[in-house]
Amino acid sequence: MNKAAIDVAPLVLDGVERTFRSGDETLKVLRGVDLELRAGEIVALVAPSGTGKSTLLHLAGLLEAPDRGRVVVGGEEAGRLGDGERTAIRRRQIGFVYQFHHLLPEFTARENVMLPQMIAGVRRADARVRADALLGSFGLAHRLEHLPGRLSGGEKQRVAIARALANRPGILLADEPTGNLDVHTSDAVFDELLRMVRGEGVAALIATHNAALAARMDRVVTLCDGRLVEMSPD
Ligand SMILES: Nc1ncnc2c1ncn2[C@@H]1O[C@H](COP(=O)(O)OP(=O)(O)OP(=O)(O)O)[C@@H](O)[C@H]1O
Repeated sequence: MNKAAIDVAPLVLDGVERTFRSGDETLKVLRGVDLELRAGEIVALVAPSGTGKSTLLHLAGLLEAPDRGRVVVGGEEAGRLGDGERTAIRRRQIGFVYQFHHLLPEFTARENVMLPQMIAGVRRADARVRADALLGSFGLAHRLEHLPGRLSGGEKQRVAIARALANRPGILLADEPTGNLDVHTSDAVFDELLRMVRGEGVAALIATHNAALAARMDRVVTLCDGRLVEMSPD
């Protein structure tokens, strides 16, 4: 992959391999994944269950290290960094959204969005302004003080997306972000996710089983025999 691309793209995976071993069995899940996620682009990852989508997102999010190959975030090659630097990059540059919201139940919606900012060193007052603005953009201005237990499924997932965007990451990684919602709510939350991601200029890699949702993203990739393959629009 050419050096200029690696320097400017928010996320580059270059020849990434990942094998799992349990007992005598080895399972080579990723066999040389190449991906360049360009600034502001939204890429759908659509592949059958068990082909390695979550594994790929974990590697891209610096939660795990590949056995081989390079993961480059914002021009920094993760494998060359110490644990502290890697954690700092993850906090500053990467937002995560999962199928389940994983909000902290004892904190309000606003506090859930403030927390990652404060961990990253943002002043409390500034974190609050950002949280209120983001939650307001998701139509949740009247839910700021609610605990997650008092929010609907769609509202909880909106808060989780707001939290992922709170630190203005360069990259959003999402694993079936609306997979736990009914069809109608899923469509509405997905609309808002795309609107917000485009508005904030974040590059996003979004795993989904939903072909209709995938078709609304800038491009679609799939995993085939452990490699990433571009799917042509039809
Ligand atoms: N920590 C692990 N140890 C052993 N095997 C693992 C581990 N993590 C994942 N696997 C295996 O690797 C393969 C890919 O798993 P992964 O969760 O990445 O798939 P996926 O495409 O995200 O699936 P789904 O769509 O069902 O969530 C699966 O066969 C899984 O059992």
